[in-house]
Amino acid sequence: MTFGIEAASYYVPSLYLEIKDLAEKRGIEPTKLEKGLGLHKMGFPDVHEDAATFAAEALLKLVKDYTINPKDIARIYLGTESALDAAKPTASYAMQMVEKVLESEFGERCFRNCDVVDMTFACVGAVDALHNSLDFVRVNPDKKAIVIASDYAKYELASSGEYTQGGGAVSLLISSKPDLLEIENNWGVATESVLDFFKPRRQYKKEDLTNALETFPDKIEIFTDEPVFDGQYSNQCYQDRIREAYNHYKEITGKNKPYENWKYLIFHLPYAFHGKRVFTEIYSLENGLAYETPEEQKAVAKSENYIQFINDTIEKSQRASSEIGNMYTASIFMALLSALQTSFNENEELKGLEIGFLGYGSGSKSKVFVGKVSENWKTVVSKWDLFENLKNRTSIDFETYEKLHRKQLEESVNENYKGFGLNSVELENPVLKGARYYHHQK
Ligand SMILES: CC(=O)CC(=O)SCCNC(=O)CCNC(=O)[C@H](O)C(C)(C)COP(=O)(O)OP(=O)(O)OC[C@H]1O[C@@H](n2cnc3c(N)ncnc32)[C@H](O)[C@@H]1OP(=O)(O)O
Repeated sequence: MTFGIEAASYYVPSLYLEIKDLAEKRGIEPTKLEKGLGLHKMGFPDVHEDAATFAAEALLKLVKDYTINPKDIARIYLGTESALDAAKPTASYAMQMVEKVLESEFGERCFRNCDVVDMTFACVGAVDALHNSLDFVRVNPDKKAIVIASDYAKYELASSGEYTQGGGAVSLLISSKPDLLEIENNWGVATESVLDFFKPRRQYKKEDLTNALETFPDKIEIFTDEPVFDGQYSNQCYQDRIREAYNHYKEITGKNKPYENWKYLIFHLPYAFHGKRVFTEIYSLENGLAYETPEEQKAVAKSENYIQFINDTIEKSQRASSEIGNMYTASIFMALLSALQTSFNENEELKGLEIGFLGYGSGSKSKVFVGKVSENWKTVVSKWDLFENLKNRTSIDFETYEKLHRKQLEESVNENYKGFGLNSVELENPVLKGARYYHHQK
C-alpha cells in the first residue's frame, strides 16, 4: 500500500507590491533584491484577509476542485505560525467558514466529526502536520486527512526582513490513494533550540503603548505578528539543520548521495534564491569540494557544474516564490506546486521520479523526506493554473502598502472582493472580546 498526497490546492493574497517599488522607496539597489535574492513581487493581504481566510480559501478550493465529500475527512491539521488566537485554533475559524459555504450541499456542520487542530513550529509546522497525517493514514488506510499550511509573513517596516514578506496557503489531501505524490516513510530530522527567529509575547514600556494607543485607539491586535530575528544567524541555523537532517536521512536509509536521484529539490523558501544559496554546503560535502573559506564557498556557487545543477533541480521551484514572497509554512509546498506546474506546462513527464524535500522551521528544526511522483499527477496539476492565477492579483502602490501594513485602512482595497473575509472583531463585549467574525461574498 502507498501513502501520500492525493490532491492539492492553494490560495495567495489578492494584492501585491512590486519589489522594485519597495527597493526604490527604501534606497536599496533593486538588482540586489531581484538578482541577489530572486524577488519580484510581494503578496500582501487586503484588509479583510488573514491566515484563517487564506486557509479557508485553500480548503474550499480543495474540496470543490477534487469533489471531496467533507464527511470523508477525518482530520484537518493546520500548520501555521500566524495563529490569530493563543487558544482557539486558526483551523477552527477556517473550518467554520467552509462549513457555512458547504451547508446547502452537505447540511449543517459537515466537519462535525473531524479532528481539527493547529500545529506550530515556525515554518516547519505544516511539514509536521503532513508527517503526522501520513502516520495517521498509514494506521487507518481507509481514512483521509487534510493538511493546510497558512501564513502571513510580516516584518517591521524598513527592517531587513521587509522585502521577504508574503503570505498565502496550500492545502493537501493525504490518503492511501496518492495520485500526486507517494511519500516514503523515512524522515531525516535535526532539532536544536536556538533564537534565530521567534515571536515572543512581548512586554512593552508604558510610553510605547501610549503612543500606539493614540494612533490606533480601537485596535487590539497591533504588534503581535512581527518576529524578532537575526537574518544572517537564521540563514546559518537553516544551513546547519538541513545538513544535519540530510545526514540523518542518509544514515537511516543507508543511501549514498541521495540528492543525485532527486528530480527536484524542494526547500522551505523564505525568499526565492535561499535553497540554491544554502545547498552549496551539502553539495560540496557530497562531492569532496573545499568549502571552508568564503572564497571557496563563492567558487562552488559560481561553478559551471553547480549552476547547471541548480537550473535542473531547483530553479522551477523558485518561480512562484519570486512572485509571492515568503509564505512561511506554505513556502515549501508552494515550491512543490511551482516545480510541478512548470513541468506540466512544459509537457514534461515526471511519473516515477523522486522529489527531495528539505524543510526548515526557525527555533529550530529541519525535516528531510522523499516523495515519488504518481502516475496520475497531471490530472491533479491540471486544476491549478498557478502562474495564470498569479496574474489576476491587484497591484498596490507603496503608500497603500504602508497603510495596510500599519493597519490604517478600514475598507478593503478590493471593495468588491469575492470569497472569505473578516467582517469584524469584537471589541466591546467582555465575554467575546477578540472574537473574529467572517463572511463569504459570492
Ligand atoms: C523566516 C523563515 O522563513 C525561516 C527561515 O528560513 S530563516 C532563514 C531566512 N531568514 C529570513 O528570512 C529572516 C528575514 N530576512 C532577512 O533577515 C534578510 O532579508 C535575509 C537574511 C534573508 C537576507 O539578508 P540580506 O543581508 O538582505 O542579503 P544577503 O544575505 O547579504 O544576500 C544578498 C545577495 O544579493 C547579492 N547582491 C547584493 N547586491 C547585488 C546587486 N546589486 N546585484 C546582484 N546581486 C546583489 C549578494 O551578493 C548576495 O547574494 P550571494 O551571497 O548569493 O552572492
